[in-house]
Amino acid sequence: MNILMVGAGSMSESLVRGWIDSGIAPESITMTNRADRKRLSELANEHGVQIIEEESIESFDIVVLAMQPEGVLEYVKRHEWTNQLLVSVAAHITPDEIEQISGCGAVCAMPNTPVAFRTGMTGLWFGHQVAMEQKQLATELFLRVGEVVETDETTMPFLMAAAGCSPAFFYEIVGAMTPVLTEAGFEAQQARRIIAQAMKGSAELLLQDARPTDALIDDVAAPNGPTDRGVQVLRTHELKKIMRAALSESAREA
Ligand SMILES: NC(=O)C1=CN([C@@H]2O[C@H](COP(=O)(O)OP(=O)(O)OC[C@H]3O[C@@H](n4cnc5c(N)ncnc54)[C@H](O)[C@@H]3O)[C@@H](O)[C@H]2O)C=CC1
Ligand SMILES: O=C(O)[C@@H]1CCC=N1
Repeated sequence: MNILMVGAGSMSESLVRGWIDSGIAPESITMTNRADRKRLSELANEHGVQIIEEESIESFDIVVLAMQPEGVLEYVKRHEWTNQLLVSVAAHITPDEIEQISGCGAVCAMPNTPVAFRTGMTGLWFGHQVAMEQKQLATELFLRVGEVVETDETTMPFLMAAAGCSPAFFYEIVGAMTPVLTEAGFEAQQARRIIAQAMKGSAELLLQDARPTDALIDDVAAPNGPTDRGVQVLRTHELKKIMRAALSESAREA
């Protein structure tokens, strides 16, 4: 299976890192990038992947379109497609648009950067021309680097907001919490570790324990205790409203 990654930005590198860690041979992955050849060479040195300047599409089984969304359809138009599986990771592109131009099966995937550590969450939206074995192939590819959920036109934007974009929301929260710890005397890296480990543990609990989040909060918060008082601050500042607005804004096609 030969994979071409078009675009060598952060999403592309995260996928490559995760796929290689999952056992995919680096030699079967080729990367190309429109700008920044130096970055491409660094990726070849770091991961052992192939790099090229001008690609011949017919040598690849899977072509991952990992450039910014505005370049995707133009790239598909510029090339001759035979029987490749096209996988776009771009926001707000539909499989039908790609299939109409290429005549090949297309999958719109929405991964997130944690795929680099095989803890990703990827939404897959299959086009009408995707054959059963291609569905299986795409699903297996993304299962190598985390969990997969099937999406469609309606759910994809919200999957994107909640899984593709949300790592940035979590980093924003960590960024807001860290100074409180450093002001108390922790080193910045130690503060970050404390918060990240608490987040990781809470995520594990959420995955293992199906009770509603209010019940999980009750496990932590004694009435009028420190947690309860902290949660009240979040509620007074209407965190739920803020999170709803952030997710809706990310899901919206600008
Ligand atoms: N960064 C993230 O967490 C996620 C990104 N995505 C999607 O992944 C895509 C890439 O995002 P990033 O990696 O963050 O962007 P990026 O800006 O870091 O990387 C995009 C790369 O594609 C290259 N490029 C653009 N047009 C090209 C072309 N025609 N041929 C070859 N290379 C080309 C650019 O030079 C750049 O290096 C976007 O469409 C985005 O919507 C999806 C999920 C999560
Ligand atoms: O914000 C972006 O452009 C991409 C789409 C999903 C996550 N990052």
